[in-house]
Amino acid sequence: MPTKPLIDQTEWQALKDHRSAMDSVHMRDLFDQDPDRFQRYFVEAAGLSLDYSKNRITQETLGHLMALARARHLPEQIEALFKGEHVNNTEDRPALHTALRNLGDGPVEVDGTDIMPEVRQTLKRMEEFVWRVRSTQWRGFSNKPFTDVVSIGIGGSFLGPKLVSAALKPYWHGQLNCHYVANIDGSHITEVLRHINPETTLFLIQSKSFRTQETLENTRIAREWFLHNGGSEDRIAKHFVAVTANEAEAIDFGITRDNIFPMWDWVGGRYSLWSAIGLPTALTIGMENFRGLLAGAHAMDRHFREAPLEENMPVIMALLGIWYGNFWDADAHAVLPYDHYLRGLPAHLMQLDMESNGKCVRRGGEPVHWETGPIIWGGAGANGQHAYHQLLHQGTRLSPADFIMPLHTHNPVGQHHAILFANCLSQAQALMRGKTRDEAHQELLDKGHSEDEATRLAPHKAIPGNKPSNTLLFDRATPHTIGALIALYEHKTFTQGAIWDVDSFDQWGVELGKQLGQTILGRLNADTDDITTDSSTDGLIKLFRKTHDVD
Ligand SMILES: O=P(O)(O)OC[C@H]1O[C@](O)(CO)[C@@H](O)[C@@H]1O
Repeated sequence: MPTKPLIDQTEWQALKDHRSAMDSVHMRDLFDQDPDRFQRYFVEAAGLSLDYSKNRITQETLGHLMALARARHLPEQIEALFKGEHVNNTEDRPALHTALRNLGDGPVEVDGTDIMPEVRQTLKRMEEFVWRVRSTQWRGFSNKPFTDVVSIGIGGSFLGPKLVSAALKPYWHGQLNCHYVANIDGSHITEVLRHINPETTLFLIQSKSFRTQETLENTRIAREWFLHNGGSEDRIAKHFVAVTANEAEAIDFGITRDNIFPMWDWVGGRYSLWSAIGLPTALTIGMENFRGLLAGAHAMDRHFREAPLEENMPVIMALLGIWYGNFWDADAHAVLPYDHYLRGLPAHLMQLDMESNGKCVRRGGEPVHWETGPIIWGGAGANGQHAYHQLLHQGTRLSPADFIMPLHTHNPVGQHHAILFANCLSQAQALMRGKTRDEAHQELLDKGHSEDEATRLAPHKAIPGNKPSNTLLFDRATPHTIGALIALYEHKTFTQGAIWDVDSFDQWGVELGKQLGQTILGRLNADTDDITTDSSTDGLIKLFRKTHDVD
């Protein structure tokens, strides 16, 4: 495993030198010189196709990047991940989300114990539960079938299931609506409760730790609402189910033991949609489709573990990210799904990538002296074209982008899909080619502008181009392809963390805010100034207290 600081690797220096040589190379010329560029930089895996030809790369670039990956022992690190080694070293545990979708018969061991029997048994329990709810065997207290599922959870206990549920909307069971409540903003839960009926609503409390303030407070409100609207303590068991690794606290909270699905400490929150945390998804799309999702992810797992680095989709995407982030000063990476149902993908990847690799110390505790995870951002195309794509085309900051699109839509309406596809391709093409000042000048003259006008406007209309992007395609958004797509990004994130030598599976940075929040909450509610913080926080606390008559 890497011990040397990354920047001391000779492969790093070689990449720096190569970067300087690439400074004057424009992708436009690379395409003009090589008619086979598309085939040369194209890879398929698990039902996904990646065109990465629109990147500032040559065969030499890839050679250097692959050499860096090998120097960082990437193949060995991939094996360590799948074998259940303690890759999450600050929490001293494995990160075995891959076991949750391991559809093979083989064992997966955590410290000598095969975890697969428990994984399979939980899947079976989920199967039975989903079947009972969907077939209306399990009903609400007044014997009416459920119409609504409310999932209460935040972070990984929210974003992943929400993304998958939305991505697979065409597979939803007609009678069951799914709502997600995450935020500790009373408006969120109020809005959801306003539209549902307690007699026909099933609450899923999703929290690995069962200690997350937002989730517990929202659950309290849901419980009170249920009790005040026809429910009673002995009816709670019919309406409240939990998924957690902390059974004891869930029971203390009032959830019946039989209604608790397990989680394990070897599953990270942002990698948990494949576990029982996926129950809201499974309830809406059915267990067969949920298994399809797992199968897609498993296919990507096998590819990641088995394919040579040069043909390995997550590895290629990860190395391209390193190329731009560490050698071209790109601070950001855009995720642009051209699919309405996938509009939640950027939000999920923000957590996945930024919570995993937003780190400034190495696994051994030394500071990193190189950039780590980028800012992930994005949104659905083509909407973004009329909003933030301007910055991608002409801004001074570099943000490589992933264009993601199915070849077929679930909703063939008029010419929509072809138009959407054309938009997707044209954006990537425009980013790559750009428009020279001469071209812009000529275009203006052709449109009848005077020479003076053309000279004045051409600099504004010129577009530099040479802006990198990947295009990821798949036939249709099915459980299988969505599973593969999410697993692809998980492995991309892992690969980058492995090369940067950071622990991609902890998240200590989020703890300080939580700790301080408790102190501040105490001061907001009570006229006590015994703990002072800083003049800004103190001043803001006083403002709140004044407007709430606390003083
Ligand atoms: O599932 P839990 O334990 O409620 O945690 C929710 C989220 O909170 C975090 O710990 C960050 O605060 C995430 O990593 C996690 O996904």
